[in-house]
Amino acid sequence: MSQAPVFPDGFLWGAATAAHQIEGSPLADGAGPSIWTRFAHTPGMTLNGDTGDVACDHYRRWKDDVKLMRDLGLQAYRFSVAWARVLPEGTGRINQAGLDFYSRLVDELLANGIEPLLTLYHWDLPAALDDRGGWLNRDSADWFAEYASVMYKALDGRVKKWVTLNEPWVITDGGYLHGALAPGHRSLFEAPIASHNLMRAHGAAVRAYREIGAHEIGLVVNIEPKYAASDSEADRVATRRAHAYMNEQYLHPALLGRYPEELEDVFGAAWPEWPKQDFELIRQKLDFVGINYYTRGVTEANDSYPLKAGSVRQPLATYSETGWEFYPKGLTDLLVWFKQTYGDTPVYITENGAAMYDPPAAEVDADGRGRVRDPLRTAYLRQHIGAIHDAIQAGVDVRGYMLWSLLDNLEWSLGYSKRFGMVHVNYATQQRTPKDSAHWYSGVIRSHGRSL
Ligand SMILES: OC[C@H]1NNC[C@@H](O)[C@@H]1O
Ligand SMILES: [Ca+2]
Repeated sequence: MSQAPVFPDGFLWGAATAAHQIEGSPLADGAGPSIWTRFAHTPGMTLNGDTGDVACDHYRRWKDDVKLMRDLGLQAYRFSVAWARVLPEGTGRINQAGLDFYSRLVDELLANGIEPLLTLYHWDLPAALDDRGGWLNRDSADWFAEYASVMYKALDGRVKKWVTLNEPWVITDGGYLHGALAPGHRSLFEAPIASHNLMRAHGAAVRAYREIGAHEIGLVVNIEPKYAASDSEADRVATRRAHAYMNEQYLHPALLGRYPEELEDVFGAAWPEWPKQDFELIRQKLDFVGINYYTRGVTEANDSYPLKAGSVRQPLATYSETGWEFYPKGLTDLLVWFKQTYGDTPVYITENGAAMYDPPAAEVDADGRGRVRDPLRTAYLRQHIGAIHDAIQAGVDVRGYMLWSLLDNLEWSLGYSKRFGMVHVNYATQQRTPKDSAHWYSGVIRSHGRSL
């Protein structure tokens, strides 16, 4: 870009993690098991049988990790609460030790001038609730509102930015349709029911917040722009279907109070008729929407199940270790689409980053400092933050950027094989080593984006 980019005053620079991916000690101090504790301990469900039993040991190293965030100059930190630490059976009895862990973490963040952004649900449903049907049970909206209310009463005021759900699309596409993620179901009939109950739970939690809380609450979605692979009718229709399935399936009910028409084509006989009053619950005024952006999808018609659409590999593009095309312009296009479709709801980029061929371990450089050279990640981050600036110049109200992730961590079914962190974690020693990209990002924060 020609001259140094100027980001809006108050634009918030941070990083993101999630409880099950970094904490370890999943059953410590009275915590109950989650569906991920069970899923990862089920043979064959995760790469190398990796589990969250230790992860980054953040449950014990949290104070040093906050110091690391301060040293990096982070202004904000997005994390999630493990529901089953606070309510071991999912509802009813509160485990004070679990609540205290998050209360202490929030106080430490505030003491270090770091704003907490708290995600209530980042995929780790208490196993006890899965035994009662989990997200397939319409009561899940009440369970979630009860848990959310416990958290609001304990932390609101110290926490001023709340997120209900992280990525409902992944929860249902992974957990209920294809079975790659907990709870590992494979059902075309269950997926829309789980989706719908997740969105009812989102609405119930926002409604509860308006009774108890005094600050801001939003929803986080992972969305990716879909571009037709050709201008054939088949590819254009397939692209529309893929766009509705991933990008509109959750934002439409949350912000417009209805589903996109294409979902009936995707699910066919498995698409239920929804009670009208459900949409009054689901559609709640939001203070912001969090967008998690990684890549785009150049889309063609194919015979994939059930979408009959799929991504076409781009011959000259760069791909990350998770097979995602490096396409920063997609973020600008997506943000402009969001504003055009949903209006001026403020947006945070609540996740962006890449697993990008880091060296396996930190080397020690000339002055004995640990060093991890990750130029591809720095290139990815620089271009995506630049793409956000382009969207801001196009009039989109983007309020902040949470880099995924602070630490290398448990990439769900891919185990520890994919490193998204700006800080390297040696899992044998738990040694943290800021990568070159972390030092670069610190400079971006210090210059409020001008050094991009
Ligand atoms: O795949 C990278 C990230 N994507 N969004 C949800 C996070 O939990 C993932 O680690
Ligand atoms: Ca219809």
